[in-house]
Amino acid sequence: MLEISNLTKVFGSKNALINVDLSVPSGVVFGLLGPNGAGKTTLIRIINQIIEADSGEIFLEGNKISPADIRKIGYLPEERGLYKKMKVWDQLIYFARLKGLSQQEANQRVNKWLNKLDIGTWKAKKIEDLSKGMAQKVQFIATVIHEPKLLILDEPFSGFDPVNAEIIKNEILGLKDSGTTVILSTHRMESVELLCDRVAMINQSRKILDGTIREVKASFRPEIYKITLSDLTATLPQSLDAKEVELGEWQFSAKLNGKSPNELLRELMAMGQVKQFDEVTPTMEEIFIHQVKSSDHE
Ligand SMILES: Nc1ncnc2c1ncn2[C@@H]1O[C@H](COP(=O)(O)OP(=O)(O)OP(=O)(O)O)[C@@H](O)[C@H]1O
Repeated sequence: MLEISNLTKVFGSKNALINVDLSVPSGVVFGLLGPNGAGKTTLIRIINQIIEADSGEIFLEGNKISPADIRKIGYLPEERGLYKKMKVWDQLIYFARLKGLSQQEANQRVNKWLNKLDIGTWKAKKIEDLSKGMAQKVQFIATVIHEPKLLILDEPFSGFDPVNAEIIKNEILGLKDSGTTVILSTHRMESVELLCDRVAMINQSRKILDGTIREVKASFRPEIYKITLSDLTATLPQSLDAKEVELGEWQFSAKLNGKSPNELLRELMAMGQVKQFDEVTPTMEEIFIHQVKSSDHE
């Protein structure tokens, strides 16, 4: 869907992006991750042709991106942009018409989305009279109203309570199921785990990680196992820091430390009954912190 090659952007003496390559396949939710100031918003703004790159190329559906492609993209910026004095209905119709929909299409789609998100009764309210979360729902509709092929969402859950965040999460998944490609930039790693098929991480203007969630997790195996033993036949070494979770049942974590899982398992079998032997998989949050810290030290 989107191919980015060798993108560089410098603001004065400040690097924002250095030689960034990115490949976003069709129909996925793609997580764009990175700490504050990494360069994510700059990248998103370049894709949206709000600012220009110094060098590099962007291809959308195989063709060099052009101003006409803006209609294929829906962009929810981190700083929301609604007109405070306008009413919800007028605002959404305005955005829909701006994206090229006929008056009739605009009416139909705005009605459909207001009902879908259960906010039909807000039609005549002014934006300034809405709460942050309510305005956020209106902005979400404004972003998807023209059924873009590529949806770019910058922190789409900020301002939402858990119920509304869940509603928006489901809408994002629904859009993906209907073929929309989604780029999701967020600091909420639990949303990344739930929604994203692939992720790329940017740190200090450079891409430092790229792959499916499964690939990324597989490359960060901490080689730690969670273990439960019962019916002990030996005294557990103090270094294991085992806790008795139930009478006669002990839990602890053990690192492979160069052994194979089978070797570790054999050692455990000599200590008692092995009731649990599970490899610990890191969360995206742990991977994020580890990656950022280790690339900052390089
Ligand atoms: N218009 C600008 N003028 C000067 N420097 C800028 C400008 N826009 C961004 N930068 C700088 O470029 C770098 C990348 O910023 P960017 O906003 O892309 O980061 P980000 O990853 O989106 O961060 P956050 O997660 O905090 O939103 C930062 O050092 C920032 O200060």
